[in-house]
Amino acid sequence: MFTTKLLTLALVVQPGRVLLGMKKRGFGAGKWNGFGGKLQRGETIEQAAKRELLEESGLVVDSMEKLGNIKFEFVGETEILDVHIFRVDSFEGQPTESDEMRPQWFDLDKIPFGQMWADDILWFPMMLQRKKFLGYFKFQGHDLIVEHKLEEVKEL
Ligand SMILES: NNC(=O)c1cnc2ccc(F)cc2c1N
Repeated sequence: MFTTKLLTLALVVQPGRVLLGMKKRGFGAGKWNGFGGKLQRGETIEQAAKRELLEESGLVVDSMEKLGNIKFEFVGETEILDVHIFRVDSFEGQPTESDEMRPQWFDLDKIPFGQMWADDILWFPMMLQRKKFLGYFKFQGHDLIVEHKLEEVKEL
């Protein structure tokens, strides 16, 4: 019996570069991540994505598009993480370190995939080309993908 947890993930993209955050503590600490988290009561997924980006990076979203949905399973755990992925192309503010995240811009040819979740290298190219995608990844621990599916779709 699996339960599902809705989560958001936002990637901020400017011409030639993407903003990532070094997770300083908790789940995924030590990896460069996008910005996101759980929904609060009564929030839409979009509202949560915008709130989490503001909380974790200091940026206010001007425009954002939903590009992906990936379900993550971890071997031995009964909770599926249902992650809704957004690309943010325009925003207000300056990236600011929070107690959770240290933001940093990366040129697109220098994305630190070796210090990121192992699925990123597979779907980042779709996100950067504004292609819509659906995925499923089964992890053993936090670094080994034992099974996955990833497909481009016309509609999410
Ligand atoms: N930029 N990518 C992420 O932030 C990311 C990617 N994959 C994940 C897989 C499982 C998980 F629990 C979190 C992530 C995640 N934050």
